[in-house]
Amino acid sequence: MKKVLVGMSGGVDSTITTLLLKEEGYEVEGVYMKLHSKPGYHEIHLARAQKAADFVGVKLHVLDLQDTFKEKVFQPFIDTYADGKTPNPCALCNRNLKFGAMVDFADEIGADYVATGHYIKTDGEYLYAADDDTKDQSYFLFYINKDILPRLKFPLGERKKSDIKELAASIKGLESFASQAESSEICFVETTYTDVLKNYVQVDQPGEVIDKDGNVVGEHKGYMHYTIGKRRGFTVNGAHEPHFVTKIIPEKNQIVVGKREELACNKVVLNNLNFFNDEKEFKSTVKLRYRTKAVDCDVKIEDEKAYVTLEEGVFGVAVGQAAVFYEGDKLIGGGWIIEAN
Ligand SMILES: Nc1ncnc2c1ncn2[C@@H]1O[C@H](COP(=O)(O)OP(=O)(O)OP(=O)(O)O)[C@@H](O)[C@H]1O
Repeated sequence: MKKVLVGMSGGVDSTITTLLLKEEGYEVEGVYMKLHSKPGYHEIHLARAQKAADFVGVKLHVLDLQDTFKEKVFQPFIDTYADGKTPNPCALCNRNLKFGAMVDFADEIGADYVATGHYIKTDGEYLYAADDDTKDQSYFLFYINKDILPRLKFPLGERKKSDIKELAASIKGLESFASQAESSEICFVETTYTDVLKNYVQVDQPGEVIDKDGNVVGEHKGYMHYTIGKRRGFTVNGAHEPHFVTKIIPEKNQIVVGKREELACNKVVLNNLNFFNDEKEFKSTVKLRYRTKAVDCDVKIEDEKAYVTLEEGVFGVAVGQAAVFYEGDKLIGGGWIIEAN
């Protein structure tokens, strides 16, 4: 019998994932990973994961990965904002923890497969966007190691979140999983990202708002409060039209603002590439942030960087974010934005 290790977070998705795999006839074990160090969090979520494991009848392992998480995900999150850029902690967590450390643990216990409740599909060679496009998480998995694709299982990729909740609600003993609040977008951010940053760096430090020619036009609350495309929380003297953040200059604690048309980005450069194929020059579509539609582009890969020309201007493109390429619903790879013009 083939063995599957399921990442069990105590949420409805991974609980139903575990149940489905067990029903399919696999030998199933679960693992709860302690990732971030938010006080009180693990007591609640581990108890839920244990309840789910007991209900389905699987063994639950607990892995304490807080140090790895801090080094590979949390510290880069702080450093990226301090650097005036916009981080993507989930993509780093997926590579290093959920599809890194968890796969290592699967090897230790002799599991053939690794499964999670992510909304995404795979054929063992590529990843594909989920059928439920309101829940699709493929954008956040672009950076996982290609070698492990044949060992991944995502039982929810062809299902709808609403069906998963309904299923849980209909099973006596799992009803409470259906009514749990949905987890926030970034698991360790409860309110706003600046509330997290404030414990580590000085976020509130008023500075100058400048226009593209360097003229001081207003005041802001501290550059880390802003991401590219933001249009509130700073002053622009005498402005009649909305102004948007177009650039962040951390070393001078300045933000540059401009009108909407100044925000349009037509070219991006990426590094730290992760592609599932070997093409070096191609046409594709690209998502430059989560929950946006993929736009047509031309891509050229040279010296381990990708040079991307967008066929239409895209607004709100931030250095530090991920650019993820798709052919239809097939994810072909991606990289990290180091320049956006
Ligand atoms: N702390 C954890 N330990 C083990 N696996 C985890 C953990 N956090 C997330 N996972 C796995 O990654 C999947 C996607 O995580 P995400 O944080 O997006 O969860 P979610 O959509 O809230 O899902 P769930 O309802 O299962 O919590 C989960 O379904 C689970 O399989």
